[in-house]
Amino acid sequence: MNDTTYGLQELNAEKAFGGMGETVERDIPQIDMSDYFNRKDEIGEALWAAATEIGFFQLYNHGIPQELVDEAFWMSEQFFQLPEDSKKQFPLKPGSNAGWEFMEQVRPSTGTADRKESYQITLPRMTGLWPNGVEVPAFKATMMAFERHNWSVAMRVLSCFADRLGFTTDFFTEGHDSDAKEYQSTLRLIHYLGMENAKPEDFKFWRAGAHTDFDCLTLLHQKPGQGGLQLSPGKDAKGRAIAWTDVPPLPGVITCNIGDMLMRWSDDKLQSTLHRVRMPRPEEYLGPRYSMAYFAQANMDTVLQGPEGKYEPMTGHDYIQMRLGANFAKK
Ligand SMILES: O=C(O)CCC(=O)C(=O)O
Ligand SMILES: [Fe+2]
Repeated sequence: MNDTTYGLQELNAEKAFGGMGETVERDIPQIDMSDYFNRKDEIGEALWAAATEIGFFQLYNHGIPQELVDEAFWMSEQFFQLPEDSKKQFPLKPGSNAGWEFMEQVRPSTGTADRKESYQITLPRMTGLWPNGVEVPAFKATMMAFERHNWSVAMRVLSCFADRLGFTTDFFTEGHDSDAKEYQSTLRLIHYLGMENAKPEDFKFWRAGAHTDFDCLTLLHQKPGQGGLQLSPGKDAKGRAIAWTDVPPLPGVITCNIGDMLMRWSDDKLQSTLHRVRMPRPEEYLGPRYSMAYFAQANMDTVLQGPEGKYEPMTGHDYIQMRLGANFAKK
């Protein structure tokens, strides 16, 4: 299968998932990451089962201090509360995954803009894009520390997958080398707009339309009380999502999912899973929702090639550009 065909199939499939659908309860595996080096086999087994079956799991005892997560959330809120004129100084540059955007991401599944704004940090591309210490004190230092912690957790998870795929233990760490200028993993701070004063028709839209992620692995930090994330692990014969399951925003856990890049890189052994963020119902909390997602994306010059060679080799750069082009197409 050539690369163009692969991309189109994925994108066409994404367009089929716009409707509300049914809801069903499913268990999301919870995995204890403590004592990682001594327990790596056991952890790897649990991760592999979760990643090949449902494609979603929640990590606890993951080693990121709760204080740092709380500080990053607090600073994210301070950033989004800046006046629009301040945030405009840091515009998202097309194709870069760096900078601030307001309702620019249009999901192929819905054809409408997600009701959100985001600020994305891709470290080698941040020149001129950091708010200074007057706008949000200590923002850069906190986000850089938080980014590194997320990278490190992601590499531990990916190393377990490398062991089982027959790669060397550090295979994915080398492919996501965070010191290289080709590094393109992204920390995305997200603010979904509060719905307290919204018009009834605004509730027809999605906070985030149904999608699979483009990356290898997503580490999502949610705030208790700010739910709405749902996943759907399968598709019916017509390509529609089978049923949706709420992913609870538990305190202290990192919610992880496999993205399409790793699905391809693993010759489809690891499962990328469709998910979305729905609007609150009238009786639920209607205030703003904040989340932070770290997307581990292979460096631009890393060649994605599965152990069995199911797909043509493709660089990390080409893969991400193909997917960004379909989501931010208006620029
Ligand atoms: O905010 C969330 O809970 C999920 C965000 C998400 O799926 C994404 O940005 O890819
Ligand atoms: Fe996502």
